[in-house]
Amino acid sequence: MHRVATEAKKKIYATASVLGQQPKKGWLNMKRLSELAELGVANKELAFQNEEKGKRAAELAIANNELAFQNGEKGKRAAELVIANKELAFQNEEKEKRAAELDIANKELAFQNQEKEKRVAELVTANKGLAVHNEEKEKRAAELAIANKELAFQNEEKEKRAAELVIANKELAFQNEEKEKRAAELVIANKELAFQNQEKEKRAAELAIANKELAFQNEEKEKRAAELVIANQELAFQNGEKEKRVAELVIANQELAFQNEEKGILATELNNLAFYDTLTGLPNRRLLLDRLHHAFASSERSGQDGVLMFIDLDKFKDLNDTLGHNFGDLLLQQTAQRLKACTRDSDTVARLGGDEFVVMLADLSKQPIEAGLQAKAVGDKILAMLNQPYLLATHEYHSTASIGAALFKNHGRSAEELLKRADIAMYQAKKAGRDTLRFFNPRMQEVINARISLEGDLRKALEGLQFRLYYQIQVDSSHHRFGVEALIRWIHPDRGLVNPAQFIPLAEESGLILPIGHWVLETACIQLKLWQEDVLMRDLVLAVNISAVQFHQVDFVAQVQSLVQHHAINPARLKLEITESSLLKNIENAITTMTALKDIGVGFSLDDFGTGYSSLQYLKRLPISQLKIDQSFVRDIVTDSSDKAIVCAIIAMAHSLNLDVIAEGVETEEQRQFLLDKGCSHYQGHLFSKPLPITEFDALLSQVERLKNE
Ligand SMILES: Nc1nc2c(ncn2[C@@H]2O[C@@H]3COP(=O)(O)O[C@H]4[C@@H](O)[C@H](n5cnc6c(=O)[nH]c(N)nc65)O[C@@H]4COP(=O)(O)O[C@H]3[C@H]2O)c(=O)[nH]1
Repeated sequence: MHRVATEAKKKIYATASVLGQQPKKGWLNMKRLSELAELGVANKELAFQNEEKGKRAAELAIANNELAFQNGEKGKRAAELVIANKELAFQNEEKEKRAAELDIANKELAFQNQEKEKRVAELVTANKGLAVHNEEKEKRAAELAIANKELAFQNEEKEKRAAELVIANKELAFQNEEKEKRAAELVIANKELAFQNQEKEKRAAELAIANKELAFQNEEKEKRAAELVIANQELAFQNGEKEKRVAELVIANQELAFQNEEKGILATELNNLAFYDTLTGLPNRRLLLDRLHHAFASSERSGQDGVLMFIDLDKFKDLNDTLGHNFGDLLLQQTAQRLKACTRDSDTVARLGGDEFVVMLADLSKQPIEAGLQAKAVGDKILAMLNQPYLLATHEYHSTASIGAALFKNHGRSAEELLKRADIAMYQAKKAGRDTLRFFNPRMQEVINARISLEGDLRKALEGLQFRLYYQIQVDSSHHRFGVEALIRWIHPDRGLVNPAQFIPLAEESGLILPIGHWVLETACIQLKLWQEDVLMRDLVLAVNISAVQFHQVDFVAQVQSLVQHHAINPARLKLEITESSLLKNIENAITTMTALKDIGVGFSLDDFGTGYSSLQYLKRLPISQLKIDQSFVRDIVTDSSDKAIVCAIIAMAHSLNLDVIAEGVETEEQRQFLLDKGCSHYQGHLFSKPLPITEFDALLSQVERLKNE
């Protein structure tokens, strides 16, 4: 019991200490004590248990937290898995759908394959049939190909032959023409010879009669001399008186001989009186008419024109009336001398009488306008010469003249008629104010006036910077531009744009083509230099037209060489266009010039090809690289069979000589196609572009380049 009490006491104290209190009175009530002790112990145990529980609870809380965290993670993962599952489920669904679709597609394919196989089988059967058929066709095609080749070969041969025939025909035609010309010339020459022979025969007959007469007279004289000698001898023998008589007779004979000589001189004088003017010594009207007949015959033979100029001194009557006839005669004599000084020995200066003179010039040009200009040049010279002051004895005198001119051709071949025409024209010159020349043909007068005025303007054009170069593109069969032709234009201040056809011939006749041609070459070189520095343009070849007179200058090669060097251009980009006719003027000289220029790299094109003789003989000797088909053949190429034949012949000729061939004046697609079909693949013409001033030309090329690059 005690121990229990103690134990209880201990518990109380322990409890009190646990409670932090002093054991209170009464606590020691034993029962109470033991209960308390038990309670204390129980409390302690509880407390201990509670502590344990607290620890455990804390541990559990930590474990819970961990679990909660792990649960959270699991939850997240579960959520992710749910999403992944959903995705998988969706993908599976899609795959199934796709599988179903594939299944359907497969079925369809299988069906189609089945169909195809059926079709293949059918085709195989059909092919077998076709193969047999094709084999037949191939055999036939091979046979046809051989036949075609043969036909093509035959056609080619035929074309070659046709081309050769065209050339041969041309040559034959030329030869025939020449023969006909020669025959005509021979006929005329024969006629003249016959006429001359007839004249000679007449003259011979006359001479024979005259000789016979002289012989007869001589015979008579000789007879008479013989008789005289006998008589003399007889007389001498008879007496000295007779010797005197002989002497007298000798003198008489001498006198007869002298009289005969006098007669000869008289005959010459009579002849002079018949054909020459006594005052001036010039041929008179009779001799002039005779010479005119001869000149007509010769003009008909050669085709060259001639002119008759009727010259009348202005106010000659006034001189005669005021100073008298002697002064008039002096003026006429000096006029005659001046006219002779203005003309050549082969020309005729005649005096018809009074103050009327005539100058006849033969061997003028075959071209009427050119002949007119030549006549005008001599006429002007005469007017200027007769306009100089005269010294008549001690008087200085001033005179002028009026001239009327009539050209030989188309006047009807009558000398009197031609004289009349020249006379009429002379009155027109008087009416026009004297000291001038007028042509009988008013049209000729107009043409010559216009030419003279144009020539005057042309002289000023170079200084006035009135010339321009226009440029025309040249293309190949794929429309690719490879070259350009430079073409001159004259921008006249009043006439506007003048085309070269209107002024180049005049420039050639007047010699102005030399400075103009040099300007063209130099401008072309400057342009080439500019293009050389431009990537788009540097491959262009520039063709320049060269006139015959320009080409045949002795220093032409040096001129071109100096321009090429001075402007530092690539000579291979410069091409000179020369016409056949200008080369034929002096073929040997042409070959030398062209070879020298080719050696420095300059190229050549033969312009207007087909319009000349187109002879293979000279063609193969020329160092040219290109033939240019003249536009006159291209114009009607689609419809005109002879143009077609000529063009084909030119193309064949170019190919056989290994030359490029270009057609100019191509205006339609049909013309281009025809040329292409015949083997000509280079063209120039309005179908592609007209000749343009440089700014427009550059713009055109840039536009083409832009379009190409788009
Ligand atoms: N109807 C037609 N004509 C076309 C066509 N395509 C080009 N043309 C023209 O044909 C002529 C070709 O020049 P060409 O035969 O050398 O003939 C040239 C040439 O001989 C000469 N010429 C031109 N420029 C010069 C030059 O600078 N110097 C020399 N010496 N002669 C020149 O004058 C001639 C005429 O020149 P252009 O009047 O410019 O006439 C040029 C040109 O404008 C087309 O499709 N249809």
